[in-house]
Amino acid sequence: MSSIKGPATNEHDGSNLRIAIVHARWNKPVVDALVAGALAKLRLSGVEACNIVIQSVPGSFELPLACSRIITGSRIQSGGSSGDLLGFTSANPPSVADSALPSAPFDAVIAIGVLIKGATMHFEYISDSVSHALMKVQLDTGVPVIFGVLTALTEEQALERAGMGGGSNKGHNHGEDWGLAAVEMATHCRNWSQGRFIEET
Ligand SMILES: Nc1c(NC[C@H](O)[C@H](O)[C@H](O)CO)[nH]c(=O)[nH]c1=O
Ligand SMILES: CC(=O)[C@@H](O)COP(=O)(O)O
Repeated sequence: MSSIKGPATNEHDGSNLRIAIVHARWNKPVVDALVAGALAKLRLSGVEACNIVIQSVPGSFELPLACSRIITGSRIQSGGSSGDLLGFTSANPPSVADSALPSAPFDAVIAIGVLIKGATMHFEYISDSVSHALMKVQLDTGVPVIFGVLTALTEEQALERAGMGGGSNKGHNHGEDWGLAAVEMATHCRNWSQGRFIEET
């Protein structure tokens, strides 16, 4: 009997969305595969390359702060209501090259990291704190933060969840699911914020 496990993703149009991918660099070969999977699905969903921003941090523990600051920064740089948060105003915009200024706030952020259990409790503490913190960032900001942190007990578990498994079981690249989830949740939140509740087929 085939497994019932897995996301039942819906098609959504990402052509007018701005998405950020924030990834850790620990266990980078697996992270790189997950980022590639998310990117592929974002582009297949119609998100334009110029509307995808990728930023990296040392490890998964840094993801929550990075996501929070990137969401806030995109709001300030696009002239959002919080423009005065860092002293920037329309008359006094941040002195950053135009190419680095997002034209609109991010509609969703995908936080990607790979935690692999070691010999100490470090894994448990990071996994627990990061998952709770990423949830808090999305609830505090109202911007969907897709949980793309693998919490693997072995390297093989991590590899399989990036579609890099050995032998006959290559596994499935979870980054693809996260890309689709980002487009769906960004679309939902935009519609819901405008009081639009579109019937799903
Ligand atoms: N062991 C892993 C880490 N550890 C590093 C922490 O995330 C953090 O960067 C450090 O403690 C400094 O604050 N990070 C991962 O992403 N994956 C691991 O397996
Ligand atoms: C997730 C971790 O921090 C872990 O890989 C570190 O390994 P160890 O617990 O052996 O220090």
